Amino acid sequence: MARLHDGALMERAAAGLAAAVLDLLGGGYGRRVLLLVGSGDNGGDGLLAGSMLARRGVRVEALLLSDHAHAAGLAALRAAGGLTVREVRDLHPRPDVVIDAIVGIGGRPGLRPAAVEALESFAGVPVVAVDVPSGVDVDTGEVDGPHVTADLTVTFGTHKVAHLVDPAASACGALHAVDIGLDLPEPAVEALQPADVRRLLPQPALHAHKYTRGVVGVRAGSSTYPGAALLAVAGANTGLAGMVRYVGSEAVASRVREAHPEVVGEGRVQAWVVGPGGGNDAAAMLDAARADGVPLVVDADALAHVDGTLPGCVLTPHAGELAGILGLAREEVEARPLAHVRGAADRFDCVVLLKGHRTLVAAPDGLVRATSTGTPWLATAGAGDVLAGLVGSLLAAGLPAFDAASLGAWVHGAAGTRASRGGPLTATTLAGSIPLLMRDLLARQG
Ligand SMILES: NC(=O)C1=CN([C@@H]2O[C@H](COP(=O)(O)OP(=O)(O)OC[C@H]3O[C@@H](n4cnc5c(N)ncnc54)[C@H](OP(=O)(O)O)[C@@H]3O)[C@@H](O)[C@H]2O)[C@@H](O)CC1
Ligand SMILES: [K+]
Repeated sequence: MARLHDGALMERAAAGLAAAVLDLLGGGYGRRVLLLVGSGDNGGDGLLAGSMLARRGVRVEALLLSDHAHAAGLAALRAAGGLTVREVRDLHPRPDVVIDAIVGIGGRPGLRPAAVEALESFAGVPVVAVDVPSGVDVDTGEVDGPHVTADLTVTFGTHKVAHLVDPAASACGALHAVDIGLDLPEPAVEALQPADVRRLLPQPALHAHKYTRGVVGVRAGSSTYPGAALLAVAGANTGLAGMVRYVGSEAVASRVREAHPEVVGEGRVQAWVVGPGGGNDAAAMLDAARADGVPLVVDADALAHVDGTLPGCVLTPHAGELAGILGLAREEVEARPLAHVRGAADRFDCVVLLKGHRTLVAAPDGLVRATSTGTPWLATAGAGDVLAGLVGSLLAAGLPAFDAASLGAWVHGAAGTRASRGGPLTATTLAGSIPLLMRDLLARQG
């Protein structure tokens, strides 16, 4: 920022915002835009973008929600022919889009009554949030009180925590980031991108054999839930590790062999997947796997039996399971997922993967990766078993627990989206699409 004169960053931000609004409107001339303007630089961005839109023939009105407004932005908007008013009743009743420039990264959670009233008056009109939907807690993704729910959020420089972490992330709508040329510090929350995934994905060395690529073991399923064994094995058996072993009752093991003839029985492994469909056997499965001293993926029924610390391992709870482990209500975990996933990673000294609409993966040192892939269609029986198997295969292939869990979550989400194509999918089709997804990804290498 030191290299840029005052206002250069805001100029870039406003230009990116105006371009995104024109794109959304499909043009400028004759369109109507309403700006909701707060007292800080977020309002300044809105006013300046409004002046750029007004010069493209857009009819721009600004509702000033505070006694103060960004002076240069105000002057620019007025010079370009935009109107400023202080009362909702003085506004045109049917704008084509509402721009939320109430507060940005300097705001406190919640909205003041005048902002709530204005938003209610224009309910149903598409909303573009400037930087973040006003009212959410930018640094935690939590919400406390009323907030804007946007159709599009245009952010500047980098994504903020609220863009990646629920519940705030779900209020952002589509996300568009404008590069304004900031030098950024290392983030505390990051989201893997396809190039990161290609870099991290374990690939066989020239002279690899199945043992050097890693062997993953699965202890899952029971007479009540044999399918969980089949699906956890399907997730482990996507070719990312060299071999898969299954250990369980003969009745389940024979069904696993029938479905997956490559899978073998007990022997040495580099990682265990424990718990899916384990029922009453889950505690014994966890003890047996722990005795080997290799990294574990602890899922489903085995999660209730975790005690002490598990360095190098991955826990894969959903919100209800994490609540159970931490002695909280599910709603508490859903309201503050970032805080609780970090807390659990610290408490158990291991990686915790909290499954949800935006899966979060936390390391004991506090670093978090948010998963930006996936589709709501992934909320289907057995999808979690596939994920546990997939993460186990990445652990066995030698990835550190944080990379294995975050890469697994990314691949799982992307494979789900690929298999779904906007429609329903089953866990079996999800598992089948994982190798195809990785082939597409690796084909784009270079
Ligand atoms: N940093 C950068 O590099 C760049 C930053 N840029 C932009 O600047 C934005 C940050 O601007 P900022 O720091 O001026 O704070 P901002 O969010 O506009 O408002 C803070 C003021 O609002 C008030 N207020 C607080 N809570 C409230 C509430 N709930 N409801 C209502 N009002 C509330 C409170 O003032 P009060 O009314 O209490 O006097 C407070 O002082 C950033 O998000 C981005 O858009 C870009 O131009 C590009 C470069
Ligand atoms: K905003």
